[in-house]
Amino acid sequence: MSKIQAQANVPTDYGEFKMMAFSEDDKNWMPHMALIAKNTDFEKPVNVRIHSECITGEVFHSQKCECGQQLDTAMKYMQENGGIIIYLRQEGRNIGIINKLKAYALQEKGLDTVQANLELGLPADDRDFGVAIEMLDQIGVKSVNLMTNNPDKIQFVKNSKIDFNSRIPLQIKSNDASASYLKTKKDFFGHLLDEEN
Ligand SMILES: Nc1nc2c(ncn2[C@@H]2O[C@H](COP(=O)(O)OP(=O)(O)OP(=O)(O)O)[C@@H](O)[C@H]2O)c(=O)[nH]1
Ligand SMILES: [Zn+2]
Repeated sequence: MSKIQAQANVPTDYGEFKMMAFSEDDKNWMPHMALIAKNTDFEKPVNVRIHSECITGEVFHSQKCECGQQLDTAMKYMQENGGIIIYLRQEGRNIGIINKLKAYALQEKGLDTVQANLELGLPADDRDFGVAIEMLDQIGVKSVNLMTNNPDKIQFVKNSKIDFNSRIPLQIKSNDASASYLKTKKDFFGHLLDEEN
């Protein structure tokens, strides 16, 4: 069971968040994180972004995906409207950075993001969002407005003890490098993305 191991208020470019580290014990160097904006109202459905780690996109500004821009947009939104970011250490849809780079190498040869994972003998998506539900429950969230385009995430919340109130879209414009990745998300995973992307 993941529990709050430590918390502190941290000022960011977007405003201050209470940052919490969740883990089974305090020895874990990569705990899941919760970022809570100060103006979050727990009496109403809470705006929540459940975000999976992407070091290439968020730290190194890779153009192959829109994860970095999604995280920045979510942080700004939560500061403006109140809300929480649940940051999960699920790099590469939970196959890890080594496998993700192997998958990228296969993508250079023409495979799409799903084919590349399958070629490596890995599932297209190996994530389980149960820990996000545990974290929200411990923070005291009862009902959410979920910021996502991913129907699986919505279904996961709907099947959990947390009430799903509404979806907040999180669409970033594609570029030349990310267009095929976004097309696969839409065609294979059924992501709720507008036509022009
Ligand atoms: N295996 C693999 N993972 C990727 C690839 N590109 C991005 N990711 C990972 O995908 C995760 C983000 O998930 P996405 O499927 O892009 O989006 P989502 O979280 O399901 O949906 P949204 O809530 O709408 O953003 C991050 O962990 C990224 O590291 C790729 O080509 N292969
Ligand atoms: Zn990414």
